[in-house]
Amino acid sequence: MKKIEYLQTGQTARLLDHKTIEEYKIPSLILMEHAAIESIREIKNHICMNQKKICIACGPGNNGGDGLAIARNLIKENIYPSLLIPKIEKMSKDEKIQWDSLSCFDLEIVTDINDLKHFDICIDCLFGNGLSRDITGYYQNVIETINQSGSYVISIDIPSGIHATTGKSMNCHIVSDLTIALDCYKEGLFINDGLTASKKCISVDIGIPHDLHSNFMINETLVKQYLPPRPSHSHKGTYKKALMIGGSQSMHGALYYSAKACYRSGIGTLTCMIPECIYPIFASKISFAMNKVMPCENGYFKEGIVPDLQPYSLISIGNGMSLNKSTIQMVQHVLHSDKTVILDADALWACKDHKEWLNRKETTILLPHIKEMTYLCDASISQILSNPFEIVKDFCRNHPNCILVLKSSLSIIGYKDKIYLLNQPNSALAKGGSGDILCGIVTGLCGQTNDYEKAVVCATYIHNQSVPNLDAACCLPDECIDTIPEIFKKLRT
Ligand SMILES: NC(=O)C1=CN([C@@H]2O[C@H](COP(=O)(O)OP(=O)(O)OC[C@H]3O[C@@H](n4cnc5c(N)ncnc54)[C@H](OP(=O)(O)O)[C@@H]3O)[C@@H](O)[C@H]2O)[C@@H](O)CC1
Ligand SMILES: Nc1ncnc2c1ncn2[C@@H]1O[C@H](COP(=O)(O)OP(=O)(O)O)[C@@H](O)[C@H]1O
Ligand SMILES: [K+]
Repeated sequence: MKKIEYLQTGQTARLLDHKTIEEYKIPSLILMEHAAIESIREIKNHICMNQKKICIACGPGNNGGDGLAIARNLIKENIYPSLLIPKIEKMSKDEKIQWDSLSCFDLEIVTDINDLKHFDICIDCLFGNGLSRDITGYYQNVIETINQSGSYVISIDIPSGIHATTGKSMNCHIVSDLTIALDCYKEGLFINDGLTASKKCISVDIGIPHDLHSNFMINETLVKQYLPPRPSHSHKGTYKKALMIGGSQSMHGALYYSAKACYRSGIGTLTCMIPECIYPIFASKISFAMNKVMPCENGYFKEGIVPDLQPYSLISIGNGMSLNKSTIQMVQHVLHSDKTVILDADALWACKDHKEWLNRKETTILLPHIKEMTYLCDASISQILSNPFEIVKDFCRNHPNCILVLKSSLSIIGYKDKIYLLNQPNSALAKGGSGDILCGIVTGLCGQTNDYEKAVVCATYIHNQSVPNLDAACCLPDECIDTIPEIFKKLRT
């Protein structure tokens, strides 16, 4: 089973390294040794090293030190890599120690950069988290030669040249087949140039105490820990009464998907508040939910409606509502209540000029895609795409009772000062209706726990996994919803 995996910026990863060394008194050479041993274990899981010509390209810092520690540990297995090394006087303190520990072994040193073209495997230990400026000259030449070599390239910690926090290429960068992130994934691996710099990323444990981490990658292991239990001795009241507000003449499907996914995900009772004009079609498709039919005008909720929210403990609003004045009024009414609120789709647009409505005591869960995120912050789509982690953190700092899910092929969840990342791109979900399903699963899970942070994490994962075994182009939203039970079952075993 996969382990719990962590996420940090370059800066916070550095802080954790320092804390481990200074406060926990774990020497950096021990961390480096773990890094080397665990990296070798993972390399072996991906490629056979026997009989292969291997080069370890080392830079002038501790990333280079990792490379030399890998070399020493490979020798134990009768594998003798060649080394590209910096000038000895340029080596960091720990790298120099690693270099000295190789002094009794006769490894080939690569002196002509052109020779880098002749290896089967290249282990990239040029730069890690300490990359501080654009790479030019000698190291640019090294990077370009490795990229053109056709070798299987493994980057230790991060592809050299990618900035660990911003993901931006510092003039040039290694393109690798596999990246082995040490201790935690760095945010830069998932944004800007970092997103395409490596075909595959994994992380290894190097001995940093786990309790120093509070930002997580969302994977099955984490979700198994977070999934709320469903005790046998329970009744529908145990799992809350939800109200879903949405629908309009031209978009009745959105609320249907949301309601069906909600019921599939364990809500106690569900009421759907819909405009009268869609009642016949809505009621013919859904029999498990109660309907609260409201007056409509021009295919939308009539303006000025003030529904009674008192009976419900959870309210989701927005799916298929359309962009109009009655949506804004309804969202205002809901956000002024003392209920837990889930805002999706058109309800996010309704907050565009009223962000103060989000300063509530109760929890508000927001599910924007990138365009909808522009309604919630002062950034353009391209600014959000190039800096999504900071945008989410900033929003959550300013809205401490909000849980934000920034949805895309990668989804980022923020709550207070915590971040989660779901990195499981799946184009089966790149279709209208997918977001409505997420809203339903979030509402269903919030019915089963008061720990909404955990509920949202579980829902985001379950949604991502709920795709039928069909070509990604061909999945219908209904078919996705019908796989939700299998995912729950897998998570409970
Ligand atoms: N003890 C720990 O914390 C552990 C750390 N670990 C490992 O260490 C890595 C971080 O190590 P690090 O901090 O030494 O930085 P690293 O990335 O090797 O490079 C810094 C060197 O590069 C130089 N340099 C920078 N930019 C440059 C450029 N554009 N062109 C040319 N030179 C440039 C820079 O020079 P300076 O800026 O000082 O002039 C400095 O000499 C981390 O990613 C992980 O792999 C693990 O072993 C676990 C324990
Ligand atoms: N390529 C993809 N990989 C993973 N998840 C995706 C992908 N494309 C879309 N999704 C997910 O599907 C959902 C789409 O939501 P949204 O754009 O609001 O859809 P809609 O409003 O049409 O229902 C989000 O949860 C998003 O994360
Ligand atoms: K590297």
